[in-house]
Amino acid sequence: MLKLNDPALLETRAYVNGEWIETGRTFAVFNPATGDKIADVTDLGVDDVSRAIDKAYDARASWAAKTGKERGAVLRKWFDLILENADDLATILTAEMGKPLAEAKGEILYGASYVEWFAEEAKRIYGDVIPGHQPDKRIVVLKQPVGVVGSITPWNFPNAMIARKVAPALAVGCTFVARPAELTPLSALAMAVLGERAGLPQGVFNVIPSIDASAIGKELCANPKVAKITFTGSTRVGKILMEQGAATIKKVSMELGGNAPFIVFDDADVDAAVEGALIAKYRNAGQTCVCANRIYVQSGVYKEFSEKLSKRVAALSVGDGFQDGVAIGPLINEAALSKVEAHLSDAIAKGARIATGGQRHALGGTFFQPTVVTDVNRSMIVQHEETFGPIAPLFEFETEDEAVELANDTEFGLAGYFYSKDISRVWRVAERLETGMVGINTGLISTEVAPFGGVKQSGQGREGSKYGADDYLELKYMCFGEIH
Ligand SMILES: NC(=O)c1ccc[n+]([C@@H]2O[C@H](COP(=O)([O-])OP(=O)(O)OC[C@H]3O[C@@H](n4cnc5c(N)ncnc54)[C@H](O)[C@@H]3O)[C@@H](O)[C@H]2O)c1
Ligand SMILES: O=C[C@H](O)CS(=O)(=O)O
Repeated sequence: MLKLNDPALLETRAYVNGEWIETGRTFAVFNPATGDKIADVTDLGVDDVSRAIDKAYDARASWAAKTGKERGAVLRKWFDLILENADDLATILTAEMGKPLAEAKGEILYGASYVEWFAEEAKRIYGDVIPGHQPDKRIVVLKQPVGVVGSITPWNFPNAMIARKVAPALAVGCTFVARPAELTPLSALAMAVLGERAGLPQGVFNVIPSIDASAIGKELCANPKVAKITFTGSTRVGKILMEQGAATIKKVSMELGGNAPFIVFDDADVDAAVEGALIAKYRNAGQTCVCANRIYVQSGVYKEFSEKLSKRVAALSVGDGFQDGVAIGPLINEAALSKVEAHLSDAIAKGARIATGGQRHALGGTFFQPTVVTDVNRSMIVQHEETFGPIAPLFEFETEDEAVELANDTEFGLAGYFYSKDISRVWRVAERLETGMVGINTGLISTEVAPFGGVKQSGQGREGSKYGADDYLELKYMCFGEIH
């Protein structure tokens, strides 16, 4: 049993229309570090979800009719409660997802930062007054909430990926139906417990745990009462949802797969680049969408960088996320582990060499040694596919043009990173990288104040920042005639 200050935060029922409901059907949630069952969570079916959508639809008008200041005040209270209960939320998150407790706490604070940010933005959803095109015309542009938002999120950030969506949606007056990943529903349900305490009116925020992702996704995409689908997950599933939503012209926000290049130029601060690579590659055991998936190192510093990185990686501690000092937790499941092994064996078969790691960890289960691989080339799978594990493949390059061409040789375009002290090179490379986000001399770029999102097949839309509310708003143009 989890040791919580407030055991009520370990909620296993669904949250619909301000009520905690059970269906008599459940699915189990397991701790990936131990394999132990944490809880049995209520499983909602399509009919249950359709009812949740109805309740969210019914709640739209009254929630949108509140002032931005009123909605912001409720979000601010939610933010305060999340902070007050951050330790418990982090414990729940580590238990169901496996990341080290310190990272889980960081995620809770990161997710909360979006609630705080949009509690403030709620008061600033400004429209426009446009000079009339004729003497008697006056033109006004309103920004209005799109309506009911259906949300589907992944297991790797089970708190922050919902917070990054629900905060702007509620801030502008939308209502929200959240389907968390079946592997990690408890964090979402704990958010609902606190949202209820914060005063979110019934029907405004609904959490619909379910084991049948496909069936629930189809309902969210097909139901005409749902105005928008906001999704974070793989590009594969994002394409399915976009296709399914087309029948009702669903608005979509897509935060999809990544394949981030991490480039180290000869003029880089190599020690700083090693530190940046450690966080960009091994955060969440490499299970983040913005993880460095490919590391390109210019020939002049290749040996120094690979030796220094390998030494640091070999010292990373692997274990249960609840253990002090653990840096690398378990992968989420056996399928994730198999993918890591497949990428690694492909690289080795094509000539790559293991500098450190390369094996399943002695702890067994889904623990894997943090790994550095050298002599990697573009024929290997890691060039084109997202590994989503603690593997750092090092490619050597000669010229800037070669590095940029390699970096852009992917269907993905979420994040990219590079280290250089040459300001002209910084601008050249940053402008040429085909990504939505670029880290320059840093390996950690995610913040609520900046627009998070990708290009190419990494998605559409942006989350966070002054741009983040736009995805949940419609423009209405009003033309006033006969003004004399
Ligand atoms: N761009 C971002 O912000 C971001 C953030 C986190 C993760 N990701 C990406 O997500 C992937 C890892 O997460 P994942 O394995 O959970 O991804 P996934 O796409 O397999 O699953 C994401 C969510 O979609 C659900 N789902 C699966 N199939 C579905 C279907 N047919 N219809 C409706 N829902 C369905 C899953 O149950 C889960 O809740 C990686 O590709 C990663 O890059 C992107
Ligand atoms: O993996 C998905 C998250 O978006 C990563 S981050 O915490 O936002 O960097």
